[in-house]
Amino acid sequence: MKPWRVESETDPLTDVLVCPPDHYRWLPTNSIARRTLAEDHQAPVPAHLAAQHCELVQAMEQSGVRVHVLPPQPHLPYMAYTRDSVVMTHAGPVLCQLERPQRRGEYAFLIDWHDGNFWRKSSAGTLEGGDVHIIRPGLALIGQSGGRTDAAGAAQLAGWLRAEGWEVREQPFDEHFLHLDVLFCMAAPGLAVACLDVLDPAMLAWLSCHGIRCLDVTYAEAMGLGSNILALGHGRVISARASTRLNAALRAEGLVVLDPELTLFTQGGGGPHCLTCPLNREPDAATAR
Ligand SMILES: NC(=O)NCCC[C@H](N)C(=O)O
Repeated sequence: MKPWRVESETDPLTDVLVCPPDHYRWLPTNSIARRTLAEDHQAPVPAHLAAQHCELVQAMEQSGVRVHVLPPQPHLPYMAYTRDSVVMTHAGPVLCQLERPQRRGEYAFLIDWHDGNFWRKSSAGTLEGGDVHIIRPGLALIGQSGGRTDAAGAAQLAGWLRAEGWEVREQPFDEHFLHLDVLFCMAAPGLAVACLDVLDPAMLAWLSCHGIRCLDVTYAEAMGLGSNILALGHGRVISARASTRLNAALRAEGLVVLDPELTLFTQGGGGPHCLTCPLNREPDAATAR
């Protein structure tokens, strides 16, 4: 089998890993889920969770993406957010070191799924995939809030990438926002969505220096996981249905937006970006990066 590789988050997605939400439930592990629990929403019903997850899977399959399935485990309700346990890089998968006790056990099932084949394994501090952006070949951004990914975990991954000749920015941000992909995601080559009000102006200037333009999302939209989109490549993106204003803005940029209903997952703190771990993206010679 071809080794898994991702060297740009906007290259056409060919293979992705998801985990069905059979055992999903809201746990008070982040500010978004805590707010949901405090608002006394009715606990998500398994059939509704499955239906929403199926919309996401179908959006990817109808875009020609092969969807691989990680078997869900009863004691790991948040394993559905496959983004966080493994980060895919240009040199292969990196096994993360999850911070929350409720999620730490996920590593065991990812080791099995990848048959132990990792480029690197995080062993300093903590590292979660939702904080890592492989922006394009040679350029990466790693968030470190001290909450999920800490300075040691970010520095270790940054060091491995720099040793390969990559430029890497380690970006501090407030742990209230959970992961950097709650505030920022790539949509297409040179185009991102970002919560401009909250993000460090120095990070925004760095993005601009690298030719990356940002579509703004508000604080309220970001906390509803509005920025948490998945680029499919070839001008297509998956963004949650509730993000109507952003989805119109993405369409105005000429992108095709597939918009599954994902409210039960966004209320737990994760959207299309968090629910997917890209395994392979095929560089497209015709696409500018
Ligand atoms: N990349 C992400 O932002 N993942 C979302 C993880 C949400 C999950 N409820 C957690 O607290 O870990």
